[in-house]
Amino acid sequence: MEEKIKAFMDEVKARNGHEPEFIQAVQEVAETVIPYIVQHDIYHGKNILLRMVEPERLISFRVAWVDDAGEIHVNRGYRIQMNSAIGPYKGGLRFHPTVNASVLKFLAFEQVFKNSLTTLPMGGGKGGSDFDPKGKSDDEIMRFCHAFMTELCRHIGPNTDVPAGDIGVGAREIGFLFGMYKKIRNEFTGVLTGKGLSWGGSLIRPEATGYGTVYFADSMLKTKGESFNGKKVVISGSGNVAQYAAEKVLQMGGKVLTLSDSSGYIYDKDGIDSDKLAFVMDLKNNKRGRISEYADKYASASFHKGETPWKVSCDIALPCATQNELNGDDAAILIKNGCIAVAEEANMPSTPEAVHAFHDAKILFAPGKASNAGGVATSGLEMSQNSLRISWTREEVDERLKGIMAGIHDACIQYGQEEDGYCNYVKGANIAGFVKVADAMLAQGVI
Ligand SMILES: NC(=O)C1=CN([C@@H]2O[C@H](COP(=O)(O)OP(=O)(O)OC[C@H]3O[C@@H](n4cnc5c(N)ncnc54)[C@H](O)[C@@H]3O)[C@@H](O)[C@H]2O)C=CC1
Ligand SMILES: O=C(O)CCC(=O)C(=O)O
Repeated sequence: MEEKIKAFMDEVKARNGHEPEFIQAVQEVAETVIPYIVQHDIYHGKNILLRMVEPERLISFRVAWVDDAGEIHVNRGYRIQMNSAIGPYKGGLRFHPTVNASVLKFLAFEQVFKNSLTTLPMGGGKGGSDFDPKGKSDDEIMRFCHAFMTELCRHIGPNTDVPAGDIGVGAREIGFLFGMYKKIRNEFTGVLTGKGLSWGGSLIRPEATGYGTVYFADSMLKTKGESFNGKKVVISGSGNVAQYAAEKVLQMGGKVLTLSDSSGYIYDKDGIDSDKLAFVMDLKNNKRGRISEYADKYASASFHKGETPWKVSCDIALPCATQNELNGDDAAILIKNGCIAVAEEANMPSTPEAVHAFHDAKILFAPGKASNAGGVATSGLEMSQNSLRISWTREEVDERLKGIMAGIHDACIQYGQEEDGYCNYVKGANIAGFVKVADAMLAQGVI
């Protein structure tokens, strides 16, 4: 088996050797899916996985825009259309200086499996730009989004490719992107998700990724007779996903101890309650300030410059910031401090060493493609509402989200339960996600 996996990875590396994040994401899938392929005749001789690692289309384009001082800037825009076997390409846009083809290809690849797990008809894609929104005025953000969409609009559409937000792309950016799409194409359609409520957005979409992961983690905890009630929870990040994860943890009776951003983390020994969380939401979403300002405001908190929060003793860890933010050493500290569950809210936040450490210690570990699928699932529900030209209530969307997360948890157990009863959620998510896409590809022939 190891030789088969190595031969496959050698081929992937030969073509994508300069893309470390993409190789990392593919390696994890290969290790769990190739043994499954070997056991199932229908996939033999079809090179399904090799076809799945090659994007159907990789679009790269120039984005030229003018800042407030009249200076002209050039950024690179991308859209990776990874796989459309089960539906239109679907996945977020990331605006961050670290964006490149490797990062977006890993995200698009993960998205294919994640979207399949939701059971909704969505293929996988991802896009974005190396544009840095930090420190830009609202007008500069608007001009950049408009410039970005003047090219992207040729490649997307409600039945072709439906982007949404990710790091650096929230409600404000989706508004500017949607406005330019509508103007150029002269059509009002559900071409983006995460829209404002008065122009086609869905209730619960802003909350969905954060809430969904906490629902998933709760299902994992229940398998051990545990719950969030009274548990100490460490969260990284302080953006959209982190904020609503914290909100749901509080609703479930947990105590949130930390939040972070790229400058460091804050630790509040008394816990971040709902009033303090409202302060963070205003700080990050409106004032666009730094998380260190939390420690200036609350005496119970300390700020730890340039550090990540994993050394803070906790029962549950929710990495909500970015890829590879939790390494093998961090995992060892979490395990030593008695952490019983890690649920990824970010995409691929744990390094392979960290994932192995969690598995070796047999603690509950949820990979992002399963546990953070609530965001894109609710985007799928937004697409359905747009097509039907109706709006479901908050309760209706939340119930559907809960049902989808429970279904993903069941699918992980179905494919990931090992002989000793331990559930390897990575294996479960990869195989369950693969089967649906692979079967559709088989049915559609070699294209
Ligand atoms: N927004 C969504 O619906 C979904 C987001 N995700 C993932 O969740 C993660 C967070 O995304 P959002 O909250 O939407 O973005 P956001 O832009 O609202 O927040 C990103 C957060 O990560 C922090 N961050 C970024 N780079 C960092 C670094 N190098 N070190 C420490 N902190 C860093 C930022 O300070 C910020 O707090 C990403 O990995 C994203 O791919 C996953 C599924 C859906
Ligand atoms: O809602 C969407 O389409 C984007 C979600 C996303 O980018 C993700 O799941 O990582």
